[in-house]
Amino acid sequence: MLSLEQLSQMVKVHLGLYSYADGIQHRCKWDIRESNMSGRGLFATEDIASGEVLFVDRPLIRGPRSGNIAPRGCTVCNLQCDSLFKCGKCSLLLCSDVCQNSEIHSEDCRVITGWDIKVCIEEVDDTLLSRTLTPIRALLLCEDDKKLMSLLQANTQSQHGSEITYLKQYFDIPEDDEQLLILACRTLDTNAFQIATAYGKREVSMRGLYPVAGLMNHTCVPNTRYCYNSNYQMTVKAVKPILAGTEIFTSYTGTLWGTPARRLHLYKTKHFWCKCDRCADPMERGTLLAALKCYSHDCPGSLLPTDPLNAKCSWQCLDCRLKVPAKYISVLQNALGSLMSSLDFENVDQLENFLLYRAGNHIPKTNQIVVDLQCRLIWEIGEGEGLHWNELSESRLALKENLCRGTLRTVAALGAGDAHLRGLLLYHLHAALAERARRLPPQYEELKAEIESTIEQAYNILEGDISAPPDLELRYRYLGPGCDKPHQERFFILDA
Ligand SMILES: C[S@@+](CC[C@H](N)C(=O)[O-])C[C@H]1O[C@@H](n2cnc3c(N)ncnc32)[C@H](O)[C@@H]1O
Repeated sequence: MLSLEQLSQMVKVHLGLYSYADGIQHRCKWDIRESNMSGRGLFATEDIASGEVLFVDRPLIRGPRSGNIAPRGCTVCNLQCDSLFKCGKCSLLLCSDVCQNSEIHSEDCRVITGWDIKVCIEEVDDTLLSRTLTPIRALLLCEDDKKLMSLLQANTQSQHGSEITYLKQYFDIPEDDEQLLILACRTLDTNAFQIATAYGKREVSMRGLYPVAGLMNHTCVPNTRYCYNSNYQMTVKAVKPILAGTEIFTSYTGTLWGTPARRLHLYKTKHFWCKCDRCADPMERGTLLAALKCYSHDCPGSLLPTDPLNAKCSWQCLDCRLKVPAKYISVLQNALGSLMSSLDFENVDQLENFLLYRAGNHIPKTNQIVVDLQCRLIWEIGEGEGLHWNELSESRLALKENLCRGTLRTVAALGAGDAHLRGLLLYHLHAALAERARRLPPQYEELKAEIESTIEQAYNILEGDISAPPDLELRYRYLGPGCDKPHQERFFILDA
Protein backbone atom coordinates (compact mmCIF):
# COMPACT_ATOMS: atom_id res chain seq x y z
CA MET A 1 0.00 0.00 0.00
CA LEU A 2 1.12 3.52 -0.75
CA SER A 3 2.35 5.52 2.28
CA LEU A 4 0.92 8.91 3.16
CA GLU A 5 4.25 10.38 2.11
CA GLN A 6 3.94 8.85 -1.38
CA LEU A 7 0.31 9.95 -1.68
CA SER A 8 1.38 13.44 -0.61
CA GLN A 9 3.96 13.50 -3.36
CA MET A 10 1.49 12.32 -6.03
CA VAL A 11 -0.98 14.96 -4.93
CA LYS A 12 1.66 17.66 -5.08
CA VAL A 13 2.69 16.58 -8.57
CA HIS A 14 -0.98 16.81 -9.54
CA LEU A 15 -1.14 20.35 -8.17
CA GLY A 16 2.07 21.29 -9.98
CA LEU A 17 3.79 21.88 -6.62
CA TYR A 18 6.33 19.11 -7.09
CA SER A 19 8.27 18.11 -10.13
CA TYR A 20 9.93 14.69 -10.29
CA ALA A 21 12.26 16.06 -12.97
CA ASP A 22 14.06 18.66 -10.86
CA GLY A 23 13.02 17.43 -7.41
CA ILE A 24 11.77 20.91 -6.51
CA GLN A 25 8.91 21.05 -4.06
CA HIS A 26 7.08 24.35 -3.68
CA ARG A 27 5.88 25.23 -0.22
CA CYS A 28 2.36 24.65 0.86
CA LYS A 29 0.95 25.01 4.34
CA TRP A 30 -0.74 21.64 4.73
CA ASP A 31 -0.07 17.95 4.57
CA ILE A 32 -1.99 14.68 4.45
CA ARG A 33 -2.26 12.83 7.77
CA GLU A 34 -4.37 10.21 9.50
CA SER A 35 -7.51 11.91 10.81
CA ASN A 36 -9.48 11.21 13.99
CA MET A 37 -12.60 11.85 11.90
CA SER A 38 -12.00 9.12 9.36
CA GLY A 39 -9.18 7.82 7.15
CA ARG A 40 -6.93 10.55 5.89
CA GLY A 41 -7.44 14.29 6.01
CA LEU A 42 -5.62 17.54 5.24
CA PHE A 43 -3.87 19.26 8.16
CA ALA A 44 -2.34 22.73 8.47
CA THR A 45 1.42 22.53 8.95
CA GLU A 46 1.65 26.29 9.71
CA ASP A 47 -0.82 28.92 10.86
CA ILE A 48 -3.04 29.95 7.94
CA ALA A 49 -4.73 33.37 7.77
CA SER A 50 -8.39 33.87 6.88
CA GLY A 51 -8.72 34.36 3.11
CA GLU A 52 -5.43 32.58 2.30
CA VAL A 53 -5.43 30.22 -0.69
CA LEU A 54 -4.70 26.65 0.44
CA PHE A 55 -4.51 25.10 -3.03
CA VAL A 56 -5.86 25.30 -6.57
CA ASP A 57 -7.09 21.87 -7.67
CA ARG A 58 -8.03 20.66 -11.16
CA PRO A 59 -10.49 17.86 -11.85
CA LEU A 60 -9.25 14.45 -12.99
CA ILE A 61 -12.65 14.03 -14.62
CA ARG A 62 -15.69 16.23 -14.86
CA GLY A 63 -19.12 15.94 -16.43
CA PRO A 64 -22.85 15.76 -15.71
CA ARG A 65 -24.05 14.77 -12.25
CA SER A 66 -25.60 11.34 -11.74
CA GLY A 67 -29.06 12.25 -10.34
CA ASN A 68 -32.16 10.75 -11.99
CA ILE A 69 -33.89 14.07 -12.34
CA ALA A 70 -30.99 16.01 -13.86
CA PRO A 71 -32.20 18.23 -16.72
CA ARG A 72 -31.02 17.37 -20.23
CA GLY A 73 -28.15 19.40 -21.64
CA CYS A 74 -25.34 19.33 -24.17
CA THR A 75 -22.61 16.90 -23.07
CA VAL A 76 -19.92 19.23 -24.44
CA CYS A 77 -20.87 22.83 -23.53
CA ASN A 78 -23.38 21.79 -20.80
CA LEU A 79 -26.00 24.30 -21.96
CA GLN A 80 -29.66 23.45 -21.49
CA CYS A 81 -31.25 24.50 -24.77
CA ASP A 82 -34.05 23.60 -27.17
CA SER A 83 -31.77 22.48 -29.99
CA LEU A 84 -30.51 19.24 -28.39
CA PHE A 85 -30.03 16.22 -30.65
CA LYS A 86 -28.51 12.77 -30.20
CA CYS A 87 -25.22 11.89 -31.86
CA GLY A 88 -26.05 9.29 -34.51
CA LYS A 89 -23.03 7.18 -33.54
CA CYS A 90 -23.07 7.12 -29.72
CA SER A 91 -26.39 8.75 -28.72
CA LEU A 92 -24.80 11.42 -26.50
CA LEU A 93 -26.75 14.68 -26.38
CA LEU A 94 -25.30 17.64 -28.29
CA CYS A 95 -26.49 21.11 -29.15
CA SER A 96 -24.55 22.14 -32.28
CA ASP A 97 -22.13 21.09 -35.02
CA VAL A 98 -19.37 22.87 -33.11
CA CYS A 99 -19.97 20.67 -30.07
CA GLN A 100 -20.33 17.57 -32.25
CA ASN A 101 -16.97 18.25 -33.94
CA SER A 102 -15.20 19.12 -30.70
CA GLU A 103 -12.32 17.10 -29.28
CA ILE A 104 -14.30 16.43 -26.10
CA HIS A 105 -17.08 14.77 -28.06
CA SER A 106 -14.83 12.80 -30.36
CA GLU A 107 -13.10 11.26 -27.30
CA ASP A 108 -16.41 10.47 -25.52
CA CYS A 109 -17.83 9.05 -28.77
CA ARG A 110 -14.71 6.93 -29.34
CA VAL A 111 -15.09 5.16 -25.98
CA ILE A 112 -18.81 4.47 -26.41
CA THR A 113 -18.61 3.33 -30.04
CA GLY A 114 -15.77 1.02 -29.01
CA TRP A 115 -18.36 -1.13 -27.18
CA ASP A 116 -20.63 -3.54 -29.05
CA ILE A 117 -24.16 -2.25 -28.97
CA LYS A 118 -27.03 -4.59 -28.00
CA VAL A 119 -29.95 -2.48 -29.30
CA CYS A 120 -30.60 -0.09 -32.15
CA ILE A 121 -28.64 3.15 -31.41
CA GLU A 122 -31.85 5.28 -31.35
CA GLU A 123 -33.11 3.19 -28.43
CA VAL A 124 -30.22 4.13 -26.14
CA ASP A 125 -31.49 6.20 -23.20
CA ASP A 126 -29.67 9.54 -23.59
CA THR A 127 -30.42 10.56 -19.99
CA LEU A 128 -28.74 7.42 -18.67
CA LEU A 129 -25.82 8.02 -20.99
CA SER A 130 -25.43 11.59 -19.65
CA ARG A 131 -25.60 10.31 -16.05
CA THR A 132 -22.83 7.79 -16.75
CA LEU A 133 -20.68 10.06 -18.90
CA THR A 134 -18.50 11.31 -16.03
CA PRO A 135 -17.37 7.78 -15.02
CA ILE A 136 -17.06 6.90 -18.73
CA ARG A 137 -14.51 9.73 -18.99
CA ALA A 138 -12.35 7.88 -16.41
CA LEU A 139 -11.57 5.41 -19.22
CA LEU A 140 -9.76 8.25 -21.02
CA LEU A 141 -7.41 9.08 -18.12
CA CYS A 142 -3.66 8.57 -18.40
CA GLU A 143 -2.19 5.84 -16.18
CA ASP A 144 -0.89 8.30 -13.53
CA ASP A 145 -4.31 9.91 -13.17
CA LYS A 146 -6.01 6.49 -13.02
CA LYS A 147 -3.62 5.61 -10.22
CA LEU A 148 -4.37 8.85 -8.35
CA MET A 149 -8.11 8.20 -8.74
CA SER A 150 -7.68 4.68 -7.37
CA LEU A 151 -6.01 6.09 -4.24
CA LEU A 152 -9.10 8.09 -3.26
CA GLN A 153 -11.68 6.63 -0.92
CA ALA A 154 -14.43 4.76 -2.80
CA ASN A 155 -17.55 3.85 -0.81
CA THR A 156 -18.78 0.43 -1.92
CA GLN A 157 -22.45 0.43 -0.84
CA SER A 158 -24.67 -1.05 -3.57
CA GLN A 159 -26.13 2.31 -4.66
CA HIS A 160 -22.70 3.42 -5.93
CA GLY A 161 -22.13 2.11 -9.44
CA SER A 162 -25.64 0.72 -9.98
CA GLU A 163 -26.01 2.96 -13.05
CA ILE A 164 -23.46 0.79 -14.86
CA THR A 165 -25.85 -2.20 -14.61
CA TYR A 166 -28.39 -0.13 -16.58
CA LEU A 167 -25.74 0.91 -19.09
CA LYS A 168 -25.03 -2.77 -19.74
CA GLN A 169 -28.60 -3.18 -21.03
CA TYR A 170 -27.45 -1.22 -24.07
CA PHE A 171 -23.77 -2.08 -24.45
CA ASP A 172 -21.47 -5.11 -24.15
CA ILE A 173 -18.86 -3.57 -21.86
CA PRO A 174 -15.55 -5.44 -21.54
CA GLU A 175 -14.76 -6.63 -17.99
CA ASP A 176 -11.78 -4.26 -17.50
CA ASP A 177 -13.81 -1.24 -18.59
CA GLU A 178 -16.71 -2.29 -16.37
CA GLN A 179 -14.45 -2.57 -13.31
CA LEU A 180 -12.97 0.86 -13.93
CA LEU A 181 -16.43 2.36 -14.53
CA ILE A 182 -17.70 0.99 -11.22
CA LEU A 183 -14.61 2.24 -9.40
CA ALA A 184 -15.09 5.67 -11.00
CA CYS A 185 -18.77 5.77 -9.93
CA ARG A 186 -17.85 4.86 -6.35
CA THR A 187 -14.97 7.32 -6.22
CA LEU A 188 -17.10 10.10 -7.70
CA ASP A 189 -19.98 9.48 -5.29
CA THR A 190 -17.56 9.60 -2.35
CA ASN A 191 -15.44 12.57 -3.41
CA ALA A 192 -16.88 14.64 -6.25
CA PHE A 193 -17.88 18.27 -5.85
CA GLN A 194 -20.71 19.96 -7.63
CA ILE A 195 -19.20 22.56 -9.97
CA ALA A 196 -20.82 25.99 -9.72
CA THR A 197 -21.94 27.54 -12.99
CA ALA A 198 -21.71 31.13 -14.14
CA TYR A 199 -24.28 33.43 -12.53
CA GLY A 200 -27.65 33.13 -14.29
CA LYS A 201 -26.39 30.73 -17.02
CA ARG A 202 -28.71 27.82 -17.94
CA GLU A 203 -26.24 24.98 -17.65
CA VAL A 204 -26.72 21.41 -16.49
CA SER A 205 -25.31 20.75 -13.08
CA MET A 206 -21.81 19.27 -13.27
CA ARG A 207 -19.54 17.38 -10.92
CA GLY A 208 -15.79 17.09 -10.84
CA LEU A 209 -13.36 14.70 -9.20
CA TYR A 210 -10.88 17.01 -7.46
CA PRO A 211 -8.35 14.67 -5.83
CA VAL A 212 -6.89 17.10 -3.30
CA ALA A 213 -10.20 18.62 -2.26
CA GLY A 214 -11.50 15.03 -2.05
CA LEU A 215 -9.10 14.40 0.82
CA MET A 216 -10.87 16.96 3.00
CA ASN A 217 -13.15 15.50 5.63
CA HIS A 218 -16.46 17.05 6.56
CA THR A 219 -17.63 19.21 9.42
CA CYS A 220 -20.88 21.19 9.49
CA VAL A 221 -19.09 24.52 10.05
CA PRO A 222 -15.99 24.15 7.87
CA ASN A 223 -12.88 26.32 7.96
CA THR A 224 -12.64 26.60 4.15
CA ARG A 225 -14.69 27.69 1.16
CA TYR A 226 -14.14 26.87 -2.49
CA CYS A 227 -14.89 28.50 -5.80
CA TYR A 228 -14.38 27.74 -9.49
CA ASN A 229 -13.00 29.66 -12.44
CA SER A 230 -14.03 29.27 -16.08
CA ASN A 231 -11.42 26.50 -16.56
CA TYR A 232 -13.05 24.38 -13.85
CA GLN A 233 -10.14 24.96 -11.49
CA MET A 234 -11.20 24.91 -7.87
CA THR A 235 -9.58 27.34 -5.43
CA VAL A 236 -9.83 26.42 -1.76
CA LYS A 237 -9.39 29.27 0.76
CA ALA A 238 -9.50 29.56 4.55
CA VAL A 239 -12.67 31.27 5.83
CA LYS A 240 -11.13 31.84 9.26
CA PRO A 241 -7.66 31.53 10.77
CA ILE A 242 -6.51 27.88 10.86
CA LEU A 243 -3.87 27.05 13.46
CA ALA A 244 -0.92 24.77 12.67
CA GLY A 245 -1.82 21.15 13.41
CA THR A 246 -5.57 21.70 12.91
CA GLU A 247 -7.56 19.64 10.38
CA ILE A 248 -8.73 21.44 7.25
CA PHE A 249 -12.41 20.75 6.58
CA THR A 250 -15.01 21.33 3.95
CA SER A 251 -18.76 20.71 4.21
CA TYR A 252 -20.73 18.16 2.20
CA THR A 253 -24.14 19.63 3.16
CA GLY A 254 -26.09 22.90 3.13
CA THR A 255 -24.95 25.48 5.69
CA LEU A 256 -28.49 26.50 6.58
CA TRP A 257 -29.98 23.02 6.94
CA GLY A 258 -30.95 21.96 10.45
CA THR A 259 -29.10 19.14 12.19
CA PRO A 260 -31.49 16.21 11.45
CA ALA A 261 -31.57 17.11 7.73
CA ARG A 262 -27.78 17.44 7.50
CA ARG A 263 -27.05 14.26 9.41
CA LEU A 264 -29.53 12.17 7.40
CA HIS A 265 -28.17 13.52 4.12
CA LEU A 266 -24.59 12.70 5.17
CA TYR A 267 -25.61 9.23 6.26
CA LYS A 268 -27.48 8.47 3.03
CA THR A 269 -24.85 9.86 0.66
CA LYS A 270 -21.51 9.49 2.51
CA HIS A 271 -22.41 6.79 5.04
CA PHE A 272 -21.47 8.42 8.32
CA TRP A 273 -23.39 10.06 11.16
CA CYS A 274 -21.73 13.42 11.75
CA LYS A 275 -20.82 14.10 15.39
CA CYS A 276 -19.33 17.57 15.02
CA ASP A 277 -19.86 20.29 17.66
CA ARG A 278 -22.69 21.85 15.72
CA CYS A 279 -24.48 18.50 15.38
CA ALA A 280 -24.06 17.82 19.10
CA ASP A 281 -25.53 21.19 20.11
CA PRO A 282 -29.39 21.04 20.28
CA MET A 283 -29.53 24.83 19.84
CA GLU A 284 -27.14 24.81 16.86
CA ARG A 285 -25.26 27.78 18.25
CA GLY A 286 -28.48 29.62 18.97
CA THR A 287 -29.77 29.41 15.39
CA LEU A 288 -32.53 26.84 16.14
CA LEU A 289 -32.58 25.85 12.47
CA ALA A 290 -34.33 22.54 13.17
CA ALA A 291 -36.93 23.95 15.61
CA LEU A 292 -40.55 22.84 15.21
CA LYS A 293 -43.67 24.41 16.71
CA CYS A 294 -44.62 23.02 20.09
CA TYR A 295 -47.20 20.21 19.94
CA SER A 296 -49.27 21.96 22.55
CA HIS A 297 -51.66 24.37 20.72
CA ASP A 298 -51.56 27.15 23.28
CA CYS A 299 -47.77 27.15 23.67
CA PRO A 300 -45.79 29.52 21.42
CA GLY A 301 -42.52 27.63 22.13
CA SER A 302 -40.18 25.63 19.88
CA LEU A 303 -39.37 21.93 20.01
CA LEU A 304 -35.74 20.83 19.73
CA PRO A 305 -34.07 17.40 19.87
CA THR A 306 -32.97 16.43 23.39
CA ASP A 307 -30.00 14.44 22.05
CA PRO A 308 -29.32 15.49 18.45
CA LEU A 309 -26.70 12.78 17.93
CA ASN A 310 -29.44 10.18 18.36
CA ALA A 311 -31.87 10.31 15.43
CA LYS A 312 -34.52 8.53 17.56
CA CYS A 313 -34.40 10.87 20.56
CA SER A 314 -37.45 12.71 21.88
CA TRP A 315 -37.82 16.46 21.33
CA GLN A 316 -38.61 18.99 24.04
CA CYS A 317 -40.28 22.40 24.04
CA LEU A 318 -37.98 25.22 25.15
CA ASP A 319 -40.93 27.01 26.82
CA CYS A 320 -43.39 24.50 28.33
CA ARG A 321 -40.84 21.59 28.53
CA LEU A 322 -43.33 19.19 26.87
CA LYS A 323 -41.48 16.10 25.60
CA VAL A 324 -42.52 14.67 22.23
CA PRO A 325 -41.42 11.19 21.04
CA ALA A 326 -39.49 10.91 17.75
CA LYS A 327 -42.40 9.22 15.89
CA TYR A 328 -44.60 12.34 16.33
CA ILE A 329 -41.73 14.53 15.21
CA SER A 330 -41.63 12.61 11.91
CA VAL A 331 -45.37 13.24 11.52
CA LEU A 332 -44.78 16.98 12.03
CA GLN A 333 -41.86 17.00 9.59
CA ASN A 334 -43.87 15.12 6.94
CA ALA A 335 -46.77 17.55 7.34
CA LEU A 336 -44.36 20.45 6.82
CA GLY A 337 -42.97 18.70 3.75
CA SER A 338 -46.50 18.47 2.28
CA LEU A 339 -47.17 22.11 3.12
CA MET A 340 -44.00 23.16 1.32
CA SER A 341 -44.75 21.03 -1.74
CA SER A 342 -48.03 22.96 -2.10
CA LEU A 343 -46.04 26.18 -2.69
CA ASP A 344 -45.06 27.42 -6.13
CA PHE A 345 -41.41 28.38 -5.63
CA GLU A 346 -41.39 30.38 -8.88
CA ASN A 347 -44.14 32.66 -7.59
CA VAL A 348 -42.55 35.40 -5.48
CA ASP A 349 -45.91 36.95 -4.47
CA GLN A 350 -47.03 33.60 -3.09
CA LEU A 351 -43.73 32.99 -1.28
CA GLU A 352 -43.75 36.45 0.23
CA ASN A 353 -47.35 36.10 1.32
CA PHE A 354 -46.65 32.70 2.87
CA LEU A 355 -43.55 33.95 4.66
CA LEU A 356 -45.14 37.10 6.04
CA TYR A 357 -48.63 35.88 6.93
CA ARG A 358 -48.85 32.06 7.07
CA ALA A 359 -45.51 30.46 7.93
CA GLY A 360 -45.68 31.57 11.58
CA ASN A 361 -48.84 29.47 12.09
CA HIS A 362 -46.96 26.29 11.27
CA ILE A 363 -43.20 26.78 11.73
CA PRO A 364 -40.94 28.78 14.08
CA LYS A 365 -39.30 31.63 12.17
CA THR A 366 -35.85 30.15 12.84
CA ASN A 367 -36.64 26.84 11.07
CA GLN A 368 -34.55 25.99 8.00
CA ILE A 369 -37.65 25.99 5.79
CA VAL A 370 -38.36 29.62 6.68
CA VAL A 371 -34.68 30.51 6.25
CA ASP A 372 -34.69 28.81 2.84
CA LEU A 373 -37.76 30.82 1.77
CA GLN A 374 -36.06 33.98 2.99
CA CYS A 375 -33.00 33.23 0.87
CA ARG A 376 -35.16 32.54 -2.20
CA LEU A 377 -36.78 35.96 -1.75
CA ILE A 378 -33.41 37.66 -1.22
CA TRP A 379 -32.05 36.21 -4.49
CA GLU A 380 -35.20 37.18 -6.45
CA ILE A 381 -36.01 40.67 -5.14
CA GLY A 382 -34.08 43.16 -7.30
CA GLU A 383 -33.18 40.61 -9.98
CA GLY A 384 -36.12 38.35 -10.89
CA GLU A 385 -38.64 38.89 -13.68
CA GLY A 386 -40.83 41.90 -12.80
CA LEU A 387 -38.76 42.48 -9.65
CA HIS A 388 -35.93 44.60 -10.99
CA TRP A 389 -34.76 47.46 -8.83
CA ASN A 390 -36.79 50.10 -10.68
CA GLU A 391 -39.94 47.96 -10.35
CA LEU A 392 -39.71 47.35 -6.60
CA SER A 393 -42.09 48.80 -4.05
CA GLU A 394 -40.58 50.45 -0.97
CA SER A 395 -41.87 47.62 1.19
CA ARG A 396 -40.18 44.96 -0.94
CA LEU A 397 -36.93 46.87 -0.83
CA ALA A 398 -37.16 47.09 2.96
CA LEU A 399 -38.04 43.37 3.11
CA LYS A 400 -34.93 42.45 1.14
CA GLU A 401 -32.73 44.52 3.43
CA ASN A 402 -34.24 42.95 6.57
CA LEU A 403 -34.00 39.42 5.22
CA CYS A 404 -30.33 39.96 4.33
CA ARG A 405 -29.54 41.27 7.80
CA GLY A 406 -31.40 38.40 9.52
CA THR A 407 -29.72 35.69 7.43
CA LEU A 408 -26.30 37.29 7.92
CA ARG A 409 -26.91 37.09 11.68
CA THR A 410 -27.69 33.36 11.36
CA VAL A 411 -24.53 32.75 9.31
CA ALA A 412 -22.46 34.68 11.88
CA ALA A 413 -24.02 32.79 14.81
CA LEU A 414 -23.03 29.51 13.17
CA GLY A 415 -19.42 30.75 13.11
CA ALA A 416 -19.21 30.22 9.35
CA GLY A 417 -16.58 32.98 8.93
CA ASP A 418 -16.14 34.35 5.43
CA ALA A 419 -18.14 31.56 3.79
CA HIS A 420 -19.39 31.93 0.21
CA LEU A 421 -22.95 32.42 1.52
CA ARG A 422 -21.83 35.37 3.63
CA GLY A 423 -20.28 36.95 0.55
CA LEU A 424 -23.51 36.59 -1.41
CA LEU A 425 -25.64 37.96 1.41
CA LEU A 426 -23.33 40.96 1.81
CA TYR A 427 -23.58 41.62 -1.93
CA HIS A 428 -27.38 41.57 -1.76
CA LEU A 429 -27.47 43.75 1.36
CA HIS A 430 -25.18 46.22 -0.39
CA ALA A 431 -27.44 46.22 -3.46
CA ALA A 432 -30.53 46.94 -1.36
CA LEU A 433 -28.79 49.78 0.51
CA ALA A 434 -27.43 51.27 -2.72
CA GLU A 435 -30.92 51.22 -4.24
CA ARG A 436 -32.27 53.02 -1.18
CA ALA A 437 -29.57 55.68 -1.50
CA ARG A 438 -30.25 56.03 -5.23
CA ARG A 439 -33.95 56.66 -4.54
CA LEU A 440 -33.30 59.07 -1.69
CA PRO A 441 -30.02 60.91 -2.33
CA PRO A 442 -30.17 62.81 1.01
CA GLN A 443 -29.81 59.43 2.76
CA TYR A 444 -26.55 58.68 0.98
CA GLU A 445 -24.23 60.18 3.59
CA GLU A 446 -25.93 58.14 6.29
CA LEU A 447 -25.71 54.91 4.26
CA LYS A 448 -22.32 55.49 2.61
CA ALA A 449 -20.14 53.64 5.16
CA GLU A 450 -22.31 50.52 5.07
CA ILE A 451 -22.72 50.58 1.27
CA GLU A 452 -18.95 50.70 0.95
CA SER A 453 -18.06 48.13 3.55
CA THR A 454 -20.67 45.55 2.45
CA ILE A 455 -19.50 45.60 -1.19
CA GLU A 456 -15.85 45.55 -0.11
CA GLN A 457 -16.38 42.46 2.07
CA ALA A 458 -18.51 40.79 -0.62
CA TYR A 459 -15.82 41.48 -3.21
CA ASN A 460 -13.08 40.05 -1.00
CA ILE A 461 -15.06 36.83 -0.57
CA LEU A 462 -16.47 36.38 -4.09
CA GLU A 463 -13.66 37.79 -6.26
CA GLY A 464 -12.54 35.27 -8.93
CA ASP A 465 -15.62 33.08 -8.36
CA ILE A 466 -17.40 32.14 -11.59
CA SER A 467 -20.75 32.10 -9.77
CA ALA A 468 -20.31 35.66 -8.43
CA PRO A 469 -22.82 38.30 -9.59
CA PRO A 470 -21.53 39.78 -12.87
CA ASP A 471 -21.62 43.38 -11.62
CA LEU A 472 -19.66 42.60 -8.44
CA GLU A 473 -16.46 44.21 -9.62
CA LEU A 474 -18.14 47.26 -11.15
CA ARG A 475 -20.07 47.88 -7.95
CA TYR A 476 -16.89 47.45 -5.94
CA ARG A 477 -15.07 49.98 -8.13
CA TYR A 478 -17.86 52.57 -8.13
CA LEU A 479 -19.56 52.03 -4.79
CA GLY A 480 -16.72 50.58 -2.72
CA PRO A 481 -14.32 52.57 -0.57
CA GLY A 482 -11.73 54.79 -2.21
CA CYS A 483 -13.76 55.77 -5.29
CA ASP A 484 -13.03 59.43 -5.95
CA LYS A 485 -15.94 60.01 -8.35
CA PRO A 486 -18.73 62.39 -7.30
CA HIS A 487 -21.81 60.89 -5.70
CA GLN A 488 -24.06 61.07 -8.81
CA GLU A 489 -21.44 59.42 -10.99
CA ARG A 490 -20.88 56.60 -8.52
CA PHE A 491 -24.53 55.67 -8.82
CA PHE A 492 -24.66 55.77 -12.59
CA ILE A 493 -23.91 52.03 -12.72
CA LEU A 494 -27.22 51.32 -11.01
CA ASP A 495 -29.10 53.22 -13.71
CA ALA A 496 -27.16 51.51 -16.49
C1 LIG B 1 -14.19 12.77 0.42
S1 LIG B 1 -13.80 11.46 1.52
C2 LIG B 1 -12.81 12.30 2.69
C3 LIG B 1 -11.39 11.79 2.74
C4 LIG B 1 -11.24 10.42 3.36
N1 LIG B 1 -11.17 10.55 4.81
C5 LIG B 1 -10.00 9.67 2.85
O1 LIG B 1 -9.32 9.03 3.63
O2 LIG B 1 -9.77 9.72 1.63
C6 LIG B 1 -15.38 11.28 2.23
C7 LIG B 1 -15.48 10.12 3.19
O3 LIG B 1 -14.70 10.38 4.35
C8 LIG B 1 -15.39 9.97 5.52
N2 LIG B 1 -15.67 11.18 6.33
C9 LIG B 1 -15.52 12.47 5.95
N3 LIG B 1 -15.84 13.30 6.95
C10 LIG B 1 -16.20 12.53 7.99
C11 LIG B 1 -16.66 12.83 9.30
N4 LIG B 1 -16.81 14.07 9.73
N5 LIG B 1 -16.98 11.78 10.10
C12 LIG B 1 -16.86 10.50 9.67
N6 LIG B 1 -16.43 10.16 8.43
C13 LIG B 1 -16.11 11.18 7.59
C14 LIG B 1 -16.65 9.29 5.06
O4 LIG B 1 -16.39 7.91 4.95
C15 LIG B 1 -16.89 9.88 3.70
O5 LIG B 1 -17.63 9.02 2.86
